[in-house]
Amino acid sequence: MSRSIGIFGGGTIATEIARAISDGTLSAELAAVYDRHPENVNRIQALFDQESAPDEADDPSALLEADLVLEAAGQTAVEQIAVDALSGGRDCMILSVGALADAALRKGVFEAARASEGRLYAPSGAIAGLDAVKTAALTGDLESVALTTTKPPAGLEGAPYVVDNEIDLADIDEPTVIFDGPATEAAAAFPSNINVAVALSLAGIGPDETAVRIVADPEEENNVHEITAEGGMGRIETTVRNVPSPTNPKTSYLAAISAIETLRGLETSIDIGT
Ligand SMILES: NC(=O)C1=CN([C@@H]2O[C@H](COP(=O)(O)OP(=O)(O)OC[C@H]3O[C@@H](n4cnc5c(N)ncnc54)[C@H](O)[C@@H]3O)[C@@H](O)[C@H]2O)C=CC1
Ligand SMILES: O=C([O-])CC(=O)C(=O)O
Repeated sequence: MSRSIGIFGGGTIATEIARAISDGTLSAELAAVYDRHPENVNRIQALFDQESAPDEADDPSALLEADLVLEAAGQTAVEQIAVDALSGGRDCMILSVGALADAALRKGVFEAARASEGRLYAPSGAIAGLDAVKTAALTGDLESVALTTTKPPAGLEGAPYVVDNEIDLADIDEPTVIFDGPATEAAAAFPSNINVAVALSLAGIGPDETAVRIVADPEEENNVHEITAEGGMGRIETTVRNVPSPTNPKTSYLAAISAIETLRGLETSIDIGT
């Protein structure tokens, strides 16, 4: 029997995952979707015929009946659902990985995963190189990990850091570093932009030790993530020039298909890559 999935969030990433289920790319049953805007759930339901359409969950707790609870909503949704899902023996996949920059929440979620049969999944999302960074970290001599993310200014609008510091993105006429600090601070300052930094940090040397720079570039059309990591194994450099999703320019299309590929990996009998 195929795995049942309950999704918290009915936006850009959830829609791509639902489409992959409805067209057979992903062998799974989409059991339920929860979103504070019912029209987003209805849009996802319309991708299916009546028999296989997911239920609209009235409450996040209704998702806990599925085999795997997938968060694709925002950092507060991770707080709302991850520990309950894992404690109940469900698998849990989170996209808003930035939530785990909070040490207390991270401890709670990791302990819930370790104490239960449920497994926690955080896909690579919009970056490349987590496999190599994770492998290098195993030797204990990974010395530095840094991420530079360059986005068009429109993709950074509304971030708490931009609002609090009254950064006028429309005024930026050349590539400008608007944030430089550890992944821990980046996750709170740009909760919808830099989840990748926390995923990178958890694979590598930790959120306080991972350096993040965010660049606003009016000439850039893509969401560009450049990773450098150095240690005893040598130097890792990766760059991904991501196409932004048409329905949410903050989110790269690769992030959605990374989640789909991670889900496909749970079913596969041939596993290529670390
Ligand atoms: N790990 C990664 O590489 C990446 C992670 N992300 C993160 O994944 C998450 C989902 O991204 P998208 O699908 O592009 O976002 P989106 O904005 O297109 O969709 C989010 C949906 O969740 C709903 N929602 C948000 N908070 C909610 C709450 N507390 N209760 C009920 N409904 C809620 C919204 O109404 C919306 O329909 C975001 O947190 C985003 O920052 C995005 C890109 C890359
Ligand atoms: O999709 C991206 O390019 C990265 C992103 O928004 C995030 O990590 O939150």
